[in-house]
Amino acid sequence: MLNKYARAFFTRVLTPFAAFLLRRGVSPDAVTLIGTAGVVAGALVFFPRGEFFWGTIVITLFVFSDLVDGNMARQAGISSRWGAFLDSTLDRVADSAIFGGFALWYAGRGDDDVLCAVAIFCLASGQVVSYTKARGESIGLPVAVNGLVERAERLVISLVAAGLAGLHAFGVPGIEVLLPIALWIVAVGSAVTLGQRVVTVRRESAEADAAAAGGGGAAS
Ligand SMILES: CCCCCCCC/C=C\CCCCCCCC(=O)OC[C@H](COP(=O)(O)O[C@@H]1[C@H](O)[C@H](OP(=O)(O)O)[C@@H](O)[C@H](O)[C@H]1O)OC(=O)CCCCCCC/C=C\CCCCCCCC
Ligand SMILES: Nc1ccn([C@@H]2O[C@H](COP(=O)(O)O)[C@@H](O)[C@H]2O)c(=O)n1
Ligand SMILES: [Mg+2]
Ligand SMILES: [Mg+2]
Repeated sequence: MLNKYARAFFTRVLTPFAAFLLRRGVSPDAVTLIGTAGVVAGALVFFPRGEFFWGTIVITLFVFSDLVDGNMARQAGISSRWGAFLDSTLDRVADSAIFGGFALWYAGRGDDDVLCAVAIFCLASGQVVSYTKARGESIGLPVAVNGLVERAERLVISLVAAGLAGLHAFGVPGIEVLLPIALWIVAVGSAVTLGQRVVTVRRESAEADAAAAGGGGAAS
């Protein structure tokens, strides 16, 4: 949903910045790499220590690089298969660090086995949700569904909650409960999204196999 409705807005807002970076000789790949490094550092330095406010601030500063790199590549007319691969692969790295950071907190001083397991579930299910699309597309299917909770939703729900939960350290009472709520929402939403994508791939592959059989050839 965010990908559909918010992307156009952020493209408009970030285009001048992307053009500025291009003029300074910065490459889209450099933005992809530096953005991912910043997200990973923010997540793994701050979250395991329970410093959710500062972790979220650092991650937010870097995570928008994922919208800038593609914008730069398109403006410069240098979108490439390599860039698409690098972008998607490093998305998986960044997501692992964010949900891994939450899991490390709950495994340590956060001291909550259930929430540690929920965070690990968010990490794993997010990766599998993305994999369903990548694998479906690699076998020639359109995978014409995004589902309830895509990557942008996973990030916005968990980071907004983490940022607000971090205000607990500044004396705001009761607000830390937002992070567990967000993790449960992302976990359930990711499971639903996984189901939506698997059902779609199942239907599309049956249709493609039937079309291939009708045309006298078998699909591999
Ligand atoms: C006192 C307050 C404290 C709190 C302060 C901080 C609050 C700020 C909190 C959060 C900000 C979060 C921002 C998150 C931005 C996410 C941007 C992003 O990375 O989007 C990426 C996404 C997808 O891009 P791609 O096409 O490159 O990626 C594909 C995708 O990953 C596929 O995954 P799948 O969906 O299948 O699982 C992969 O399959 C594929 O491989 C991969 O290529 O881009 C978009 O979706 C575009 C839309 C982005 C919309 C961002 C909206 C941000 C909105 C609000 C944030 C501000 C909220 C402020 C709240 C303040 C609270 C007090
Ligand atoms: N280093 C990069 C990063 C991205 N691309 C191209 O942009 C597409 C992704 O666009 P986003 O707005 O989602 O970032 C990607 O599929 C590539 O075509 C690139 O070329 N180099
Ligand atoms: Mg990107
Ligand atoms: Mg990306």
